[in-house]
Amino acid sequence: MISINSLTKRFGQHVAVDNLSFEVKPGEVLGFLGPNGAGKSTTMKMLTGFLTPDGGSASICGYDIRTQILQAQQQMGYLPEGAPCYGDMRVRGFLDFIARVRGFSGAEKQRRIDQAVERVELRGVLQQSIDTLSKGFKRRVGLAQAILHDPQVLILDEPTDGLDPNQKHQVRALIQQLAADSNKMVVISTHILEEVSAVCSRAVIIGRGRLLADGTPQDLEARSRYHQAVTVALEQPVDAAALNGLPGVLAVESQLDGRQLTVLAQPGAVIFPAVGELAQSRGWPVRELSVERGRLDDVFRSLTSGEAA
Ligand SMILES: Nc1ncnc2c1ncn2[C@@H]1O[C@H](COP(=O)(O)OP(=O)(O)OP(=O)(O)O)[C@@H](O)[C@H]1O
Repeated sequence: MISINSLTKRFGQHVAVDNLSFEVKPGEVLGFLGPNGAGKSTTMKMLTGFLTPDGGSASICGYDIRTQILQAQQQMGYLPEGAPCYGDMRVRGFLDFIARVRGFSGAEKQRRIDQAVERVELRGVLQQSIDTLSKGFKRRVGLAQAILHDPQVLILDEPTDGLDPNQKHQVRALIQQLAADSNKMVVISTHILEEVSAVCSRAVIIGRGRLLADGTPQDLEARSRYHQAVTVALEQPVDAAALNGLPGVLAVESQLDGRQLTVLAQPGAVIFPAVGELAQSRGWPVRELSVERGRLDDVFRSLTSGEAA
């Protein structure tokens, strides 16, 4: 388990991480969200031992990050922001170096490297120096070194940044597979909310270093004003004023020059049947009626507006 208790980091007068507490359990993929400057990278650097906290505590699989950081690091793979250092090394040499630092040698070392190379598809660039790789390939090298020792915990800072759509898909599948197969814990920071719905079992949103929300993507979507909203796609615009009079309707938004209506529900109200009946009784040319679970981007915006550092 990852346990974070009142973790705090200051840079001079600026509080980058402010009394932050949350947990990650085996098998969970946690999406770590927040606007630019919210404190995501700083938190990840403290968890991985690259920055010392000014207050609070955290433990990784029972190892305290202040007093047992070496043991904690053995349980962790970390993909920092940006590209791997050692840019003048070739990919093969870099992975060999990391494998040796991780304590592997001989056939076991080779097996670990081959496996990581296979999983993130690096075979074609093994002889290339890291500096000459595209952004996406640099990211893959970073991922390969993070998973090389098959750690129990993966801390990934924007893992799909710079990857093409196929690679994004592949890395997301890899993350899900890791968590599901072997009960690992994965923390990913991301700005891509669709990634959270696609791979995360839980999401934590922070702003100015403070916890703003912690729940499943579904919990968070349910906090959106679009939760239980009904979208009516029409062949042509209609006089929709009657929608406003239906019980439980909060508001009606019109898009596509009136050919699409989004009918928002009051909290707790289920309006789909009433909207459907009204459309039928008025003979509206309906192409499609659908109910929304809610929109993460809407929740993110309402929680974090004005929170940018
Ligand atoms: N070494 C440092 N010295 C001074 N201030 C820093 C340092 N590192 C980070 N900060 C500040 O701490 C705050 C949190 O930064 P951090 O990089 O953790 O945010 P983030 O949530 O990862 O942002 P982004 O989404 O842009 O990557 C920011 O205001 C940043 O300017």
